Parts: sequence; C-alpha cells; structure tokens
Amino acid sequence: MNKPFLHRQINSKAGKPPQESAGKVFARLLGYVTRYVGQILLVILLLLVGTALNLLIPYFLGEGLNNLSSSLNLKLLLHTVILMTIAAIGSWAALFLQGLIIAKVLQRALYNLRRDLFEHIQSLSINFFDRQPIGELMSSVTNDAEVIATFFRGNLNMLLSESINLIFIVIAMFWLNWRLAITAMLISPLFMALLGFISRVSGPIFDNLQQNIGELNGLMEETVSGEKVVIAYGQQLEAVYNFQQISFAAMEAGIKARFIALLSRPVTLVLTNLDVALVALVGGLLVLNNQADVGIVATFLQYTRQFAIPITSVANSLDSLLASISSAERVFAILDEKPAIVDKPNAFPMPPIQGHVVFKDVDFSYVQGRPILKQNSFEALPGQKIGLCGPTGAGKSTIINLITRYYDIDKGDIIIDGHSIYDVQQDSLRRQIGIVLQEPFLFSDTVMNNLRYARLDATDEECITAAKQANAHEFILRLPNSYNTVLTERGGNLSQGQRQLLTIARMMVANPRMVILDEATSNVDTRTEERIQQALNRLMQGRTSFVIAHRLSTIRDADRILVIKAGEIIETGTHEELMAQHEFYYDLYMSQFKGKVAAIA
Ligand SMILES: Nc1ncnc2c1ncn2[C@@H]1O[C@H](COP(=O)(O)OP(=O)(O)OP(=O)(O)O)[C@@H](O)[C@H]1O
Repeated sequence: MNKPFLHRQINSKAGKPPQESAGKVFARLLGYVTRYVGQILLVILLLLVGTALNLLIPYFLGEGLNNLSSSLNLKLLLHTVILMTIAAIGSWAALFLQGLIIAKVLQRALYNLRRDLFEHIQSLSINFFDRQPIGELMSSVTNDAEVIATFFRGNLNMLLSESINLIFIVIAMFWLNWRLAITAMLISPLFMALLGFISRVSGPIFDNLQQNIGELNGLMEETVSGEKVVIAYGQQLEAVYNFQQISFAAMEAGIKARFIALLSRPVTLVLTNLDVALVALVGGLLVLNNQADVGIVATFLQYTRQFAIPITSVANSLDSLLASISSAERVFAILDEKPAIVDKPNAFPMPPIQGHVVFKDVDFSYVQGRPILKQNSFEALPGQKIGLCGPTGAGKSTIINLITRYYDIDKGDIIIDGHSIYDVQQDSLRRQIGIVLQEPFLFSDTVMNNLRYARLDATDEECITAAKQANAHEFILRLPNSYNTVLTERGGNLSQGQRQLLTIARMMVANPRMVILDEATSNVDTRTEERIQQALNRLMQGRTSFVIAHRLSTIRDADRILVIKAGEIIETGTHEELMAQHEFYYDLYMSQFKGKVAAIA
C-alpha cells in the first residue's frame, strides 16, 4: 500500500525580498566595489591604456596594408610589425596589472558584503528570528553570498573592461569613417532589445530559483537537525519526498532560467556575423566609390567583431548576472531589516544591578492586536527568588523575555533599581542577567571554550572553579580529554543533565547580577536533578532570581510566587499563603501532588 505523505507547507513568503528594480539592486551591489575609488580609478586608467593599445593593433595593421598596397617597402613593414608588437606587449602589461588590482578590490568587496550581512544579522532583535526560517537565513549568508561571489569574480571585471572597450571602439570607428561606424552599429538596437527581453523573461525565474534554493536549504537544515524525531516517527521517506518536491521545483526553475539566458548566445553569434557581413558589403561599396580604402575596411571588420564582443560577453554572463541580482535582492532585504529593539539616543549603561525589579501595568503582544500580557504588575526585591507558574501558554516565558528586553512592551514600564529598562543600553542590561534555558545550547567547541563563552577574559582557573560550583567538574574530568574535549554540535555527545550542568557552570563564569531559570531541571533523573538543583541554589544565592517551574516543588521555597493564567497574574504570595487561599495555585499543587502519590503507588 502506498504510504500517505504529509505535504509540507512551504512558507514561500518568508524571506521573500521586496521587489526592487534590478538596476537599483545592481547599482547597490556595485557600491561595494566603487567605495575603493582610488583603485578603481587606477583600474580604469590601466584599462583605458590597455584597450587603446589593443585597438591600435588593427589600426596599425590597416595602415600597414595601405602602405603595402602602394609600394612593397620592407622597412615600412618592419616598422608596422614593431609598432604592433609594442602595442600588444603594452596592452598585455596594462591589462595584467589592472587584473591584479581588480581581483583584490573584488575580494575586499565580497568580504565586506559577507561581513555586513553577518554583522547585521547579529544586530537584529529576537523578533526577526521568530519570523525568519533559520535555514533560509543561513542560505542567504552562504548560497546567496556565493552566487554574488561567483558573479564578482567571474563577470564584473569583464563587464567593466568590456564597457570601456565598447566606448573606445565606437570613438575609433567614428574617427575613422562615420558611414562604416553607423553601419556597424545598425544592429546594436537589436542586441539591446534581445538582452532586455531575456532579462525581463528570465529575471523572475532566477528569483524563483534562488527562493527555491533558500527553501531547500531551510528544509535540509530543519530535517537534519530534527533527524532524531524523523527517525523516531519513521518519517525518512516523507522527508525524502518533501526534499524531492522542493528540489524538483528548484531544478525546473534552474533549467528554465538558464535555458532562456543561454538562448542569447547563439542569437548574439548570428547577429555578430550579420553585422560583419553588412560592414563588408557597405565597406566594399565605399571602396568602389573611393570613399574608403581597403585598409580602413579591414580595420572595420576587426572592430565590428570587437564591437560585438562586449555585447556577447554581457549576453554570455547574463545568467550569472541575473542570478546574482536576485541573490543580492535577498541579501539586501536582510540588510534593510531594522532591529526592532533600539537604544534611545541618550541611553546610559545599566549600573551594577542590585536586583529590585518592578513590573508596572505591563501590556504586551508579539503580534499587533493579539495581546498576550494584560496589566501585569509585580515587584521583586534584591536577592529574592520569584517563582512563576501557570498552565502552558499562560505567558511565563513571555514575562522573562521582557525582563531581558528581548521584546518591547506596548504599555506600562519595567524598572530595575529605579531605572526604566528602556532608558539603558540593552547590552549593558543583558550582560548582567544570566539565563538557563530549558533546552541547553552548547557550541561545537571544547568544554573550556564553551565555559569561557560567558566571559572571554575568564581564566582557566575561574572556569574550573565555576564548573566545580555547578557540580560539573567531576563528569568533565571523566570526558576523553577533560576540559579540552570537543563537544559535537549542541553538545550532542553529552547527556541532557550534563549539558544542563555545563550551562549552569557557564553562567557561573559570567557571574551575573540577576538570574533567570526556565524549567532547568526537567527531563533528568532524580539524582541528576538534585545535583542540578544544588548548583542552581548556589547560583541564585544573593541574586534576584526568576524561576519558571512546571513542577511546583522547585519553587516551594520561593520568596514570592506569581501564578499566571491567560496572560494575567491571578495570584501572588508565598507557597504557604497561596495554599491557604485554596484557589488556582492550590488546585494546581494538589493535582501535581496527587499525580506524584499515584505514581509512587
Ligand atoms: N515568538 C512568539 N510569537 C508569537 N506568539 C508567541 C511567541 N512566543 C510565544 N507566543 C504566544 O504567547 C503566549 C504565551 O507564551 P509563553 O511562551 O510565554 O507561555 P508559557 O507560559 O511560558 O508556556 P509554557 O509553559 O508552555 O512554556 C502563547 O499563546 C504563545 O503562543
């Protein structure tokens, strides 16, 4: 029986860049090159010299032919050959040098583009990452940047030199014989119309192709990082099917886009030959009418071929040009993204936090018009442990996200030690708040470097002391290379509890003034939980801490518990006070307690 497939809903709108005109995008891309004005001017100068010398070769040839046709003078012939050789060597040297300089400029331009993109992504606020599929984002930094790189390396220099070549040829042609010049150029509107038509038709298909590649990378990233779930549910075939779907769409778009772009090659070839034939015909007639000599016509036949070269080159690199424009559009769409959370112009660094936190009538929504928190107010005194509990989706993590200013609120204020967090520099605030997330995240690096990530100037001894305080030292010593053991991605070669202990140790290295713990003890056995709890208690000592707990036992000793339901704080007090109230918290606690008793029984 055929296995039914769960069709993946592709979020094709995500990451879709706003449509800017191709010309504007190209000009912006060029801006990365033109900022090296000095080098570019030198490159243009060298190109002018190289091209002029190159164009002198057919001219010398024509002159030589004219001289030869009047008298066979060996001296003159030698003179012509020497001039042609000097022009050829000079042209080669100038073009070689410009090639060296432009290669350097293009590499710098690329480096700047990639750096800008990565730096900009680092500057964006969390809400951007909520909207943007991570895989597609990664595709922009890698694939789109590579498409642009290929164009920069392969085609941009060519376009520059060919444009200069074109200008020179046109000047030279008009200088030599305006009738033949006009004849040679008669065909150019046809060339232009053809290139215009091809870019109009295949441009959107290239956009589609780059979009498909982005989706493909997104799917790849998501599937591989969720491979354990894919295997657990036996959905490998499904994953392959989804991959094939997008891959097939990318292939079809690729074939279509490249086919149309490549069509330009044979057509430009035919047009060039037609042009040469036309010049030969008109040239022959002019010679017969004594309006031109044979040498000039020979020179023109060469020029006509050279005249078509820049246009043919543009046509040949059209696919690369169009692909790079649609990649650049995606990259610029990210670069144009404004960080949602911005420091006020007069924001000041947050002084060392003592831990007095006040929520004052806070309203908040992730999406406009869909309120999540309503009129939330509470106070935490320095050194207090505040527990947050409530049903799933109630808004516990949201409150925590607001303390660190991951998102801005709609109404009200959040005040720490008398300073509104909207008046201080966000970095200086976050640096003082440590967070232990439910899902610990570690980097593919050594244990020591993972610990030092929290504070780059921490010494090895400080990291080891933190690991000891976090009850992580013993298991680290048992790792194959102890503190120098390289963790696999996200710490995949450690157990859940060990990862949790490492993230606690990492936070101890940071030595934050305030602590946030998001269900840090779930999914581990009782003994590990005890070790984690002990480490967390050390971490919380003397620091204001916020603890999100599903198992209420972890916050029984809290100085104050906030019970959250549907975005509102419905009860607050100590465990004893809340139990005495016999309301929501009481029910919640009793249901968990009964559950535990039943499990033991
Ligand atoms: N990034 C987001 N964008 C839009 N809505 C969100 C976002 N994060 C959370 N929400 C919504 O906000 C509400 C509160 O979510 P929150 O994560 O704060 O709940 P919670 O109490 O921490 O739940 P849990 O105990 O399950 O972790 C939920 O309805 C959720 O769907």
